[in-house]
Amino acid sequence: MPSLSLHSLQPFLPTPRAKLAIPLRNAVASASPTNPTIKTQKKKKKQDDDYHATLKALNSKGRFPRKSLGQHYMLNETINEELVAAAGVEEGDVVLEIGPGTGSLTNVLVNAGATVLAIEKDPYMAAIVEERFAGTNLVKVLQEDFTRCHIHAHMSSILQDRSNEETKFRHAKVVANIPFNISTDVVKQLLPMGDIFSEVVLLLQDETAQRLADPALRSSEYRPINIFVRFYSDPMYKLKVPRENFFPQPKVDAAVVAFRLKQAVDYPQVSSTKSFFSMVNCAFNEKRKMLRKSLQHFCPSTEIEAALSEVGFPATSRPEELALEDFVRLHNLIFEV
Ligand SMILES: C[S@@+](CC[C@H](N)C(=O)[O-])C[C@H]1O[C@@H](n2cnc3c(N)ncnc32)[C@H](O)[C@@H]1O
Repeated sequence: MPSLSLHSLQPFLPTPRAKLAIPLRNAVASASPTNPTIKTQKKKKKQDDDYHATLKALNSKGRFPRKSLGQHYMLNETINEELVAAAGVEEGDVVLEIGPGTGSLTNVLVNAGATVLAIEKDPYMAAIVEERFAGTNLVKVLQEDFTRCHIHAHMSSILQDRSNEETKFRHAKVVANIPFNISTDVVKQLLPMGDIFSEVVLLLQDETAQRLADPALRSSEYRPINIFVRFYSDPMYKLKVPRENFFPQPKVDAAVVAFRLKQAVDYPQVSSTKSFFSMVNCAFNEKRKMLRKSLQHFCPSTEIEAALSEVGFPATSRPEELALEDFVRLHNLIFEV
C-alpha cells in the first residue's frame, strides 16, 4: 500500500490554526494576566503538535482513512479539550472512549487524570493507540466493534475493582468522537446505563446532535428516539464543530452533545419500559395516523380517545403532538398502572 506522506496530504488539510467557529476558550483561559502571549503561544504549539502527531501516526503505518469506519480524525486539540471539559473529567475518573483512532482525544483524557478503556474496531488503529500509550497503565485498548461488545460487563468489572480500592463507588463517563454511522446504536446502548455512567459526551453529526438535544414537537424530526433520549437522560447541545477540524474533511459539520444520565429511580414511572417503548414505536410507525388508530391493537379506539382526553388531548391527536410526559400518562392509562 502506498504511504501517506505529509506532503501529499497538505493540499487537502486545513491549516494547523484550525478555522474554529467556537471561541478559543481554553487558550484564553490559560493565558496569564501578566504574560498572556506566552501562554497563548504555548497553546498554539500544542495544537500544531497534535495536528502533526495525528498525521504522523497515520503516515507511519501507511494508513488511508477508511470511509466505512467513519474515520475522520480530529486535528484540533482545543475541541478535544472541550469534549473532556463537557464531561467534567477529573483525576481518577474512569472513561470509556469509542473509536480512539490515533489517540488524540485519549491523550487529553489521560492528561486530565483519567483511566481510559478505548474500544477500537480497526486493528491497525488499535495497534497505533496501544503503541502510543504503551508506557502507561492508564489506557486499556480493546480491539472490538463497539456495537457488538459487552460494554456493561467490561465497565462493571473495571468499576468494581476500583470501588474495592476506594470506598465510594464512582460512576464512569463516556467521551468519544464516534463514527457518524453508529451514532444511533451508541446512544441506544449507552443511555440506559445510568447505573455505571454519569455522563455521555459525544461528537455527533450536527444535524443528529440538534435532533437529539432539541427536538421540536410537531416537526417531522420528532421520533421515538427523542422520547428514548429524554426518558434516560437530560441532553444538552454544547457546541458546533465545523467540518474543517477533521481529516479527511466530512461533508457535514459536527457538534458536541452531553447527555447527563438519569438513575433508574428518576426514570418516568411506567409499569414496564418494554411495553412503554413498544407503544411509542407503534404510535410512530405510521406517523400520519391518529393515535386512536395506530394504537388500536393495544385496546379499542374508544378507550384510546378517553385516555387522550384525560391527558388533555383531542381524540384526533397524532404522535408528534405528545411530549415524553404525555406518552407516559397515556401509557399508564391504557395499561392501567
Ligand atoms: C471519527 S473517528 C475518530 C478518531 C479519534 N477519536 C479522533 O478524534 O481523531 C472514529 C473512530 O472510530 C473507529 N470505529 C469505527 N467503527 C467502530 C466501531 N463499530 N467500534 C469501535 N470503533 C469504531 C474508527 O476506526 C475510528 O478510529
